[in-house]
Parts: sequence; structure tokens; C-alpha cells
Amino acid sequence: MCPHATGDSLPADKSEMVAIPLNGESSTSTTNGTNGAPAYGVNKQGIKKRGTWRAPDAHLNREVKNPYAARASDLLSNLSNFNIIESTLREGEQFANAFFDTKTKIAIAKALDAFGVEYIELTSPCASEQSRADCEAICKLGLKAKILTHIRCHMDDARVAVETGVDGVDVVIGTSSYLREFSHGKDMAYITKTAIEVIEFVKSKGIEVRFSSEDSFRSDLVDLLSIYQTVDKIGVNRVGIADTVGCANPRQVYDLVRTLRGVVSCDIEVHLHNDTGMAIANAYTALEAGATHIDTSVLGIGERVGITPLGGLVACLYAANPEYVKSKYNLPMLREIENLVAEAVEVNIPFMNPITGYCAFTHKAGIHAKAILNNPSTYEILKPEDFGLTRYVSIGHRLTGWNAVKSRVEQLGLQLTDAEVKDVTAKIKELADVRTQSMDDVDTLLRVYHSGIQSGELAVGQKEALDRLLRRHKAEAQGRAASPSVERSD
Ligand SMILES: N[C@@H](CCCC[NH3+])C(=O)O
Ligand SMILES: [Zn+2]
Repeated sequence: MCPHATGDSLPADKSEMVAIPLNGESSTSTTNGTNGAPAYGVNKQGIKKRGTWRAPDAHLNREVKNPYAARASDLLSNLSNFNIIESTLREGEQFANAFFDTKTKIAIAKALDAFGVEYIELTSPCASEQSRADCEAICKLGLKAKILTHIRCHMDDARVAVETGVDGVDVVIGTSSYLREFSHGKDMAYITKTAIEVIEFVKSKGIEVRFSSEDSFRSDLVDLLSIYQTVDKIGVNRVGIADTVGCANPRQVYDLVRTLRGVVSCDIEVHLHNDTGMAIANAYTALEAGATHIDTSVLGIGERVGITPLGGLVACLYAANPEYVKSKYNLPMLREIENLVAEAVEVNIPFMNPITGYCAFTHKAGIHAKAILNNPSTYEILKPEDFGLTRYVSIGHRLTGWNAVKSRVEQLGLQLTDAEVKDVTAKIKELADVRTQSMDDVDTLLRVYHSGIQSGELAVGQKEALDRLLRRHKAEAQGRAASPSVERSD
């Protein structure tokens, strides 16, 4: 029997886990609710004890260290085999503040291509004459990414799209009763007939074609599966699911994608709006359920609050499989792309943005700082260096700890004992109770403290002596600022 099954010996990272009994259960009847196997370890007396957590499939005598490790259903998962359809130049153009001139569109397309997205989706050439010209210009750039354009499910649009030089055409039409009744006014029979016509026409031109419903999560499931099955049979390359109003939750996304995966053999794309903040989670779960393509935009810009953001999705998928994501994309380019788009649409990068938010790699609390300095993985799931960024430990505040201060002392090349570092840390906290200290303030304090110790004017615990040294330093600095001529040698 593997040691974990006895509950006596656990991997170190599980040793602090507490087995939580379900209501009214006896220890021996504890099950995981699916196969009758004990979900939690029991000792000989049948009493659950601290540290007796067991993986649900431990009864199979397998060495299972990670409760989230792959299960049979994970064979569907495309977390390590997906494509990004980057739609900043289509969905993103629908952001209220977006206006992209040709030069900006080309700069964004080139940056996305250098980052490594598999597809770039462009506004319909039927939207305006400039949109058509820009689409043609981007097709001529010779990028590695495939270029798609996005059209209504209509032959007039399809005829224009196939002449632009794109690698594929993304066709969309509303299927929910809301959109059928209040938007285009067509029934499912008409939609199906037109979809077949458009798909066969685009295919006849030798380019990719995707058929997507719109407002999929408020569409009738039978209608959806039936039209997807029809277009799959005539050889569509991808079918698309769109959470157009951002109403779906991860379980609904999993269920719909999983069901569709069993019905069609073509690729499955998902397009997820972020109205309730679910867009990244929904994209993740769509991949788990077997989706193959995810729509993104830089910073998530799009209609209303937009769609799955490229950076957030990359962060989430990096956490799932860092090596795969690193091998696929030029991660250090992410910051440049986000800055480019932020500037173009005149917004700031949100402070809580994954990866590039201004404090994404800043550690503050003393306990965190100490652990981070010993091993960054303690409080970081993303490695800043993989994104060309740097970790920062903030120390000029009342939550600071002496370990973080010691690290700064060493960076500055100062020699202080641990007792002295603790002493100067107390002073930082005292000052930070009045106002947060800048890095400059902290460095000055450390230098003054250090020279006081060196000269013998200061010893641990001599608060008044330290205050005197600080006052003297301040006066000298002010004197230098008031009479700069004393610095001159002539
Ligand atoms: N922006 C539209 C189009 C979706 C097409 C899927 N890529 C929507 O959210 O429904
Ligand atoms: Zn959309």
C-alpha cells in the first residue's frame, strides 16, 4: 500500500491540511460522493486526524500527490494545446474609446504577431471603406499569424471578405430568441440555409471558415447543436460559441463546450464577454472541456467591458503549464503590447492587471517579504523574469519586517548585525506610522544608522542618539541645498 493511503505519512505540502468531516458522517462512511471510496484517511480507531487527507482515488493504490492531478475527463482538456484568436483589431475596435488609424492597426498587428498569437481577427471589410483597405494592408504584411476577418452571415459580406486576402472568414449570426426577434428577425431555418450557403462559398475559395452563433448561452440548446452539427457535416473548420452578454458561468461553459465536443468533430472557438468578471475563468474552463480556440483582446477591450484579456488569459494558462506557454509566446512582449494599446485607446493599465499591473510583483508584508527572499515561489505563481519584469520588495511601511530590511542593507553594501537591523527596522516602522517612507527615505535612514554605528556615536536601542544623527543629517543636507557654492573648489 502506498504510504499516503495509510494517512501516516504525507508529502510535506499536505502535512498541514485538515480533514473536514461532512455533516453527520461516521468516519468509516466518509466517501467522495462518486465511487464510494473513502475521501479522507482514517486511523485505526476510525478517527479522522489532522494531516490525514487522501486523494479521492487513493483507493486505487496509486501514488497521487496532487488532488488536482489529471483525471480521465482531463483527456479532453486543451490547456496545453490551444490557439489564441486575437481580436483587438475587431472586438477591440468596438471599445467605446477605440479609434485605430491604419498606422496604429499595423503596429498592433505586428506586435501581436511578434508575441506569437496564432490568429489576428480584423473588423469586417464591409464596415467601411477604410476597414476594407486596412484589412488588405494587414494581409499584405506577410505575418506568421493567420489573418481572419469577421462578417455577418450574409453572402454580400462573404463576397467582399474573400477578396481581401485573408486566411479565413469568421461568420456570425444571432441565434437567441432575443436576437432573432429584436435584431435580425430571421428564424432558425433561414439561418441554417444561409449559413450553409456562406460556408460553402468561403470554402470554395480555399480559405478557412468559422461559423459562430451569437448569444449562445441564451439560445435553445437543440437549435444550437442542430446547426453546429449541420455546418460540421459540410466541412466548416471551426464552430464558435459566444457569451455575447457575459452571462455565463464556468459550469455552464464547461457543460456547453463538453456537449458540443461530443457532437462535432471540427475545432471549437469560444468568445466570452466579461460583464460579470468571468471571462478568464470561462476561457480556462472552455479549454478544459475541449475548446481549441480562445478569442482575446489586449487589456480585454471590446463592447461594454470587453472580452477575455490576452494578458490575463496568458497568466492563467502559464500557471497551468509554464513551459508550454513560454515555448509558445514571447512573454516579455506583453508589456509593450499592452502599453501600445493602452496608449492608442487612452486608458491606463489597471493596477490589478495580471502580470503588468504596477504592483503585480511587489511584496509588502514582512512575512511575505521574508519568505520571498528565501524562495520567490512561496508567494509568486508567475515568475517576473519570464515576462521580462522584476520583483520588488517594498520596505518603507509599517508592515515591514527585519528580513526584508536586512536584504536592502546587504544590497547597499552596509554591514550591520541582526540586532542592529532589527533596531533600525523599529525606526522605519515608527516613521512609517506617520507617513509611508520612500525607498530614498529608507536608504538614507539605513546609511545614517550605519555610519552612526561605525563611528561609535550609536548603539542598539539608543533612540535619542539616532534621532540626533537624523536631525544632524537633515540639517547638513539642507545646508548643502541652501549654499551650493561650498561644493565648489575655486
Ligand atoms: N462580438 C460578437 C461576436 C462573436 C463572434 C465570436 N467570435 C459577440 O460577442 O457575440
Ligand atoms: Zn463580442
